[in-house]
Amino acid sequence: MSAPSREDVLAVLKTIDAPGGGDIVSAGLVRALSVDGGEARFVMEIAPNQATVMTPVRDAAETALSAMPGMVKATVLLTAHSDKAPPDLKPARATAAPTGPQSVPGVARIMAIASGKGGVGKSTLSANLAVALAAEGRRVGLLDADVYGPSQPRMLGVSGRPQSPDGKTILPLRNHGVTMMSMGLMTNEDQAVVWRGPMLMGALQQMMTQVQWGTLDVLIVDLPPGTGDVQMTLGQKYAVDGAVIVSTPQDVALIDARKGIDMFKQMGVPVVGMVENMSTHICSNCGHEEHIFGHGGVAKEAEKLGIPLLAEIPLHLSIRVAADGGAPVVASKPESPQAEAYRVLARKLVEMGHA
Ligand SMILES: Nc1ncnc2c1ncn2[C@@H]1O[C@H](COP(=O)(O)OP(=O)(O)OP(=O)(O)O)[C@@H](O)[C@H]1O
Repeated sequence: MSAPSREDVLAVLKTIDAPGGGDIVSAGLVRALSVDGGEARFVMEIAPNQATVMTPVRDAAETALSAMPGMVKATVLLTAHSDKAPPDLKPARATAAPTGPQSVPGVARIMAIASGKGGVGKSTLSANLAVALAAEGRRVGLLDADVYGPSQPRMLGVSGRPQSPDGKTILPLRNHGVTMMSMGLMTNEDQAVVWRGPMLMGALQQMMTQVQWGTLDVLIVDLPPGTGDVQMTLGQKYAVDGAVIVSTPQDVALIDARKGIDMFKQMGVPVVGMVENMSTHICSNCGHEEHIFGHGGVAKEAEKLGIPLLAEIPLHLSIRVAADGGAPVVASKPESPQAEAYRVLARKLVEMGHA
């Protein structure tokens, strides 16, 4: 069964009534719609006092999308906050306005994992890299800063709400040797949450400074795709030691990757290197290799830009299955060639002094 297209999804959303009249699409309530491989998600921006009236609309949209043939997962985020949103901590007030990018106490290095385009495998890479670095004996933190598609809890197999025993700091979660916190864990799937620009910035700052990261050799930040508020806040407010750009070999992903590289350069964040993901498809039955998205595109681009190509990660079923199952391939099949591809990257970053 083929996955629904963007047009199919929009057609279904047009059958959902908006409280003010018309349907939710024509009322302009559907924002940041992403439809990819049987997964659809979008954000509905509403005023905070509309949460009660909008929650059933959100539920109706999710139910209608979930009922579509070929739909695996439909997620709709509301942009109005709930009084019960846990744990609602006040951002710590600095006594003096910080000048220039800050470091995070106890954290030796901050490394951003970025991509120009969504769905290129950035979160899968972040999870596997984190586990691989832990296997190298590094103390690793992983911050999932992708609010519109938080995936690290699923990939690292953690669930439950992070606790805040003192109401000031947040206890992170831990699995596969990695200390992890996700902005997605601050929201409740059935509660509405505001994700406006300023709030995104506040949430990122909370994650950086109020989570008890402990002593870390490196904090990996899995960024949302593109060049938005979260990227800008991270680069401007925090001393980011380096950014790794993930791309697939296709032209379109590469064009977007270039934009990301330019953004980091403008913010003075060194781009440590590029990773080509889904480089070669290796058939899980016969081992036959095929270049589904072309091959060598990222290597060529990296050379042109004078940036190292750090790794070429194959497209392999076991990587996806492991990520979906809550134990990244580096943890579940550490001896496989797929895991080795990530481990080589981890060793390289340690050697380069970035992790
Ligand atoms: N090398 C790979 N081989 C096979 N499947 C992969 C590989 N890398 C990623 N995937 C799969 O591709 C899908 C998208 O990956 P992922 O969620 O990591 O991308 P992303 O760039 O973080 O996306 P987004 O920015 O939209 O969150 C997932 O289902 C993941 O399991």
